[in-house]
Amino acid sequence: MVKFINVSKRYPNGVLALTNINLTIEKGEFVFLVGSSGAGKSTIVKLLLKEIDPTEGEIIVGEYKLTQLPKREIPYYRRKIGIVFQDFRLLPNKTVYENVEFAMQITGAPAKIIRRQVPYVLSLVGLAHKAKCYPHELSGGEQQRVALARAIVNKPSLLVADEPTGNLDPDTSWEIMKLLEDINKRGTTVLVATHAKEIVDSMRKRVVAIDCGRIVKDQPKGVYSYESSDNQVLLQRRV
Ligand SMILES: Nc1ncnc2c1ncn2[C@@H]1O[C@H](COP(=O)(O)OP(=O)(O)OP(=O)(O)O)[C@@H](O)[C@H]1O
Repeated sequence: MVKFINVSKRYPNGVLALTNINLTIEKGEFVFLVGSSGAGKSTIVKLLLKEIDPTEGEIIVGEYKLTQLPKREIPYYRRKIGIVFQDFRLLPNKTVYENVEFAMQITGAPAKIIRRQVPYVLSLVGLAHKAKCYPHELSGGEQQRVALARAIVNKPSLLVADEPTGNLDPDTSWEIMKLLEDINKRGTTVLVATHAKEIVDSMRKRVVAIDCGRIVKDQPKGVYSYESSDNQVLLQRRV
């Protein structure tokens, strides 16, 4: 599903954000990407969205070789993956229903399918009753649930979430992570970049840890912290 092969990224200002990343995520997996601030998580997400290109190496997502993807095909590629950000990024002048509907309309989906699919995904995230509300009338957790509904409405095979609980309190964070788990159980591959240590520790999913742009741990049913060669190091130490 996702393959990073010997990927390095140096930003134009000279910062080496990633060094020789090799990572394979199989179809249907749920993966937490953890690491302290500046470790390189968002750089991995931006590479996946093809917002930036690697300096070296190759990235493959499904049938797409991102490094060889022509510019004109990028919008079509992005519509095939679901994405959720820390700051929700909803359209403020559209209702909950319209935010989700719009994501389908831009793919050219038929109106009949849209009328069926939008209420369905809103009910999946528990927000059918808020369909007519505007984003400013919702709590942060509700706004993130709308963002999740929008991310999955086109049935992406990959969902990428960059700090999806960064603006939420612990209980709401749990709700969002459980929804991501539900979405994964329905067959979507899920990659979550996060600092939410307690949730990562108790969900026991695959954990890929990066530190200073390198993968330092890749553990099935893992936890947030990792063992360095000499002692126990907690990744959140520099957060
Ligand atoms: N556009 C940019 N130009 C130059 N350097 C950048 C740019 N974006 C990120 N960096 C640098 O690349 C490194 C990795 O940053 P990245 O944003 O990927 O970290 P992160 O793990 O997502 O951090 P956080 O948890 O704080 O979001 C850092 O040293 C950062 O300063």
